Amino acid sequence: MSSSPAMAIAFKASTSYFTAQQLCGHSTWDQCQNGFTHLNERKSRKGSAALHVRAISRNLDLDFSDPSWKQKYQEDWDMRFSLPHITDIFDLKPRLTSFSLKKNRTPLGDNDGSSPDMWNGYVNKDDRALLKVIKYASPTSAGSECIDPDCSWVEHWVHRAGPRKEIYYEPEEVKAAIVTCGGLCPGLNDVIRQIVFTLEIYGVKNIVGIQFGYRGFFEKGLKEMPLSRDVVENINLSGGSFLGVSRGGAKTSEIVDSIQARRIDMLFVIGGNGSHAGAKAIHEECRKRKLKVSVVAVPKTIDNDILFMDKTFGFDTAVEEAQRAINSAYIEARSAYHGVGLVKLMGRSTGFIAMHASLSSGQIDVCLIPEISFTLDGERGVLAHLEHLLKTKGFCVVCVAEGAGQDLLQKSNATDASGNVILSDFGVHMQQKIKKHFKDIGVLADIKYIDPTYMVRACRANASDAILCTVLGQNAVHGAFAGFSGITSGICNTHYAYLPITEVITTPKHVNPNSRMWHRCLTSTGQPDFD
Ligand SMILES: Nc1ncnc2c1ncn2[C@@H]1O[C@H](COP(=O)(O)OP(=O)(O)O)[C@@H](O)[C@H]1O
Ligand SMILES: O=P(O)(O)OC[C@H]1O[C@](O)(COP(=O)(O)O)[C@@H](O)[C@@H]1O
Ligand SMILES: [Mg+2]
Repeated sequence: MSSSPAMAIAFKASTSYFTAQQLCGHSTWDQCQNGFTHLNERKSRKGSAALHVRAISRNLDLDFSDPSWKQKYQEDWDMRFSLPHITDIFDLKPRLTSFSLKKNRTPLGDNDGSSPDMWNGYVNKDDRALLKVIKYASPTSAGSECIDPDCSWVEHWVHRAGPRKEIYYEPEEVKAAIVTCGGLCPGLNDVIRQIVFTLEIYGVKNIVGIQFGYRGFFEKGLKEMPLSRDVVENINLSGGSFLGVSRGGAKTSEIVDSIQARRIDMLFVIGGNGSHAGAKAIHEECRKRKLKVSVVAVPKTIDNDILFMDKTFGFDTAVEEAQRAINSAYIEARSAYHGVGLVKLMGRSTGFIAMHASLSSGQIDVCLIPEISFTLDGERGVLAHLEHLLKTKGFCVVCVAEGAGQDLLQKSNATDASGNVILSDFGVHMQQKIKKHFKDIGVLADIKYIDPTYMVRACRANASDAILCTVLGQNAVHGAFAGFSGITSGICNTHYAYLPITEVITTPKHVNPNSRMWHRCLTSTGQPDFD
């Protein structure tokens, strides 16, 4: 562990830290009228000058007739989105950063004798990005998210990501570890690569990869991999994870034992909702054990189901790959007599991939996602609509998300190693239902079913994902050096931000049936309501 004189660690005696637990995902008036969890102001306690109680959790009852409700809400928001920092538990003085893009430049200016120029390269700790920019006039406006019945304007600020002038670690003494968890996702290697590059620019010499997800922390025989620019230089040229991934193995205390034994100061967790929950647990256990460790996550998932993020890396690439499957289904269906193309796409609990692939391909007649219920049979069911499409245009193409229509199938209680429910196969069910339906009504139909499964994610990141990975990976390192822990690095409302993991994992993000994007999808497919 780093422990130079400048970085000498002194515990703040009996400092309490309470994390905010958001009771509902979106904190809107209609979705969350039952109250919010509130963190109140920093308080000083008598007799302990250095001590500050960072946050105390209690329910915030919003009374909209109280003229100060908005102020209370905003204070609550600011507290919830404040970033856990190592100075919450350690008395530490920062030092000037070692991150500079020009030789001989320091945060104070150039010291190489050349004419001093201003380099506005650092993010001020008080910089913020606005999470929401639309002022909805009414709760009935498309996609509205309102706090109160009048849909008042309330500002949701989050911390801007990027390099700070001051850092809380001595780069030469830092041991940094990177782990990739959960399912594969295009761009994992790009993130690993950028984390390594950026750490080296700070001056970190000891960088290791943990193999096969959290498992690598405790599974005997899985050695840590030394990483450097030379090692990771070209890993972005292929898909997958250079370090390997895995599900399961959420043994927080063993993981932290291992972090302690390996003397890791910074842990970068690249993963989805589950991995973030793991990262939060690790961060909290490190605090409990008074370890000076920064745990910083980078949101990864092709499903795009992480709260507050515009998108997660890998999503764009998965949509692009999914389009290929849709295009093949279209070609097959278009060329067959009464062709029905059917494509099943990944998306365990969300329909973002299906919705976006349907929108981008422009070839889909019916898109079915988990967030929108539908019936297959009956006059207003999907099958009757397919019948109509064969009659009117001669062929049709259907896109279903993996998690769609689960209420129409027999449930299983089986879960995968991470505890995710194993879904019943709606794609195959749909294929059988279509076949049977057209057979029953005596209409010829030629069904072509395509399930690209892992093909949408077992590939290299496209250009836009590669850029996103680059920025997120760099920002993760800046966040760790800035002393934050228990945070994630994302893109929110087109800006790069740091968010506390606690807030991000309250619930997975879902397609809002009242959003303009879903409405656009319906406009594009021309499908009716199936209820
Ligand atoms: N609630 C949780 N607390 C701690 N660790 C978790 C939790 N949920 C999942 N994990 C761990 O995070 C890792 C990845 O989770 P998983 O759900 O498979 O993928 P993802 O991170 O992509 O959602 C697994 O090793 C799993 O054991
Ligand atoms: O078969 P695997 O590897 O468990 O992955 C399947 C799952 O992975 C996903 O693509 C992404 O899930 P994660 O974000 O949890 O990794 C899901 O849509 C899909 O259900
Ligand atoms: Mg998951």
